[in-house]
Amino acid sequence: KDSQFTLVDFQSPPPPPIVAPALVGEWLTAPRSLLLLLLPVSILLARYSFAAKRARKMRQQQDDQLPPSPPALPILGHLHLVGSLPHVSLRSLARKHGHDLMLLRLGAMPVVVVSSPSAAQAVLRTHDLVFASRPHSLVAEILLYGPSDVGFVPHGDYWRQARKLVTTHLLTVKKVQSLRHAREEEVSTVMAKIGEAAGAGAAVDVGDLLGSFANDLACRAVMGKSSSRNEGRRKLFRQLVVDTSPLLGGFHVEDFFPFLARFGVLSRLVRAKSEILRRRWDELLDRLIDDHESKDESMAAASDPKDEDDDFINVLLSVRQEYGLTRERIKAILLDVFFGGIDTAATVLENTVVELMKKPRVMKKLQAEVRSIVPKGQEIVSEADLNGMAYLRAVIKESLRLRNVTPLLAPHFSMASCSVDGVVVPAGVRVLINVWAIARDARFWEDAEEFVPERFLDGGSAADVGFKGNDFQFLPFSAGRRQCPGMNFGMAAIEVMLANLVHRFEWEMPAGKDARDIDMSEEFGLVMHRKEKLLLVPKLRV
Ligand code: HEM
Repeated sequence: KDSQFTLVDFQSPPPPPIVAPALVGEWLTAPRSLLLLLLPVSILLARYSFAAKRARKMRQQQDDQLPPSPPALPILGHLHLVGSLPHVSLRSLARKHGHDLMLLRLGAMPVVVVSSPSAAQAVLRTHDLVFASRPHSLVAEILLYGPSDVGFVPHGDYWRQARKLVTTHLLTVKKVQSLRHAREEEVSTVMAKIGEAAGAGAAVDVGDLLGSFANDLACRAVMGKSSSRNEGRRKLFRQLVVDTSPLLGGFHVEDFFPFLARFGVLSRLVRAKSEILRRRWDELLDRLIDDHESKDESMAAASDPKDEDDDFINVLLSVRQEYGLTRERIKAILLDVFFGGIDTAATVLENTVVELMKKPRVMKKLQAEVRSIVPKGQEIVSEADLNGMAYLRAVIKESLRLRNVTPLLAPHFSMASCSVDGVVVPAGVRVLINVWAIARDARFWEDAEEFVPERFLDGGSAADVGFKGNDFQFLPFSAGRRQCPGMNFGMAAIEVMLANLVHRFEWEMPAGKDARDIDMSEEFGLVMHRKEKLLLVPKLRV
């Protein structure tokens, strides 16, 4: 009988039972024939329930291998647990549930959150390739032509080529050095403005000054000195960056609930906004590229990309054949400089000034170092003077640690399922690395929530910790394939500007205000921003 059962299959009717001929008549009597009819149905049911049980078991086994998850709600998943400062809520969740690697469901979107140096190392170093992609973004698709830039484009041949182009032609150490005079000139412009305010006893909007400085520097690098002299044009670029960043850095409801995309209302809105912005960018960038092309075709053709005095547009035009660059690709790569290089550097500087205002001891020590190294009578600190300024570097590192401006990096995306720290991260999920939480974790830092630059000096508890991507407790520029290629560019601007700010001026709070009252509330975006303006009164050093 058993062997009959195993021979039955779902496609064909069950074979007749093997019975003695004398019994056939009895089999055909009513109750027995009913039993005969029920037999294949029960076999089917038995097989179905066996298959379902097996599938359930396999699903359970897969679930057991997934990273742990806090309890979730139907439909929303964990979305209600993520507040307006996602890095802060994600740290609380990770702490509460004790998960350095956790899987969340934000609506329909699976997200893996990494909150320890070892898990960050696994994602950014050990399995770098698996996690080197980016999730799709409708805004980036429209604003960045596909996208065809470096920062938002998913991993693949195009990204490899574009990244190679950027790291070997635009953001090289040599290129950064060649922009030294540009930096010193732009610093002098800012110092002159601050000097005027000091003369008039007026307050300055520090964030605005630093934002203009970073913007003007980016304009100089991209379009050269003569094209960037036009103040109206520089202001237009600045306004465009300010208008575009919230859209590019924001989460959109349809990312979490893809079924809403079917109605298309929200995506039509986002699309319309992005297209308006893209047209504004197009107008500016096309005109600049046209100017560069028409200046001297023959010169552009002969231009050597290794000529470090060339601006980025000239360099890109000179390698367009070699890299198969279309006009759109050139524009997308230039846009990365504006979106990646301005807000980041300006906000790091502003945050550092805030910390210095709140810690007069640190401000005084930094001023003493800078003033002892810069020769008497020299108004502007040059880059050559920076060499001996160990405390300046420690202050900047501490600011990058405590006040990380890109707390979750840019989202990574898993291209295959991958085993990390004994669990399996499935393919096709976003991976957020909470470098802000890691850099403030008392398991890895002494006085983790305090601003103590001395930790990075010789003999300090973090003397050997650097930001270049080898120390996974400190990743302001990330690590691995997607690490920030603008690190040297950004740091050069930050160092020389900060040294100058503290060299020539004393800084005071406006009348009636105390540094302890500086409002530290922040807004989440592509780059974190303080909500309130930082108004300070400069006094010329006596
Ligand atoms: C202090 C200044 C800066 C900070 C803190 C910073 C930080 C970062 C971070 C955290 C990432 C994401 C890495 C990841 O997802 O793993 C990134 C990527 C990037 N940054 Fe920066 N950045 C700075 C300055 C710059 C500058 C000056 C430029 C260009 C001129 C730049 C261009 C880029 C680009 C193109 C990417 C994308 C790389 C890729 O996806 O392959 N950054 N940056």
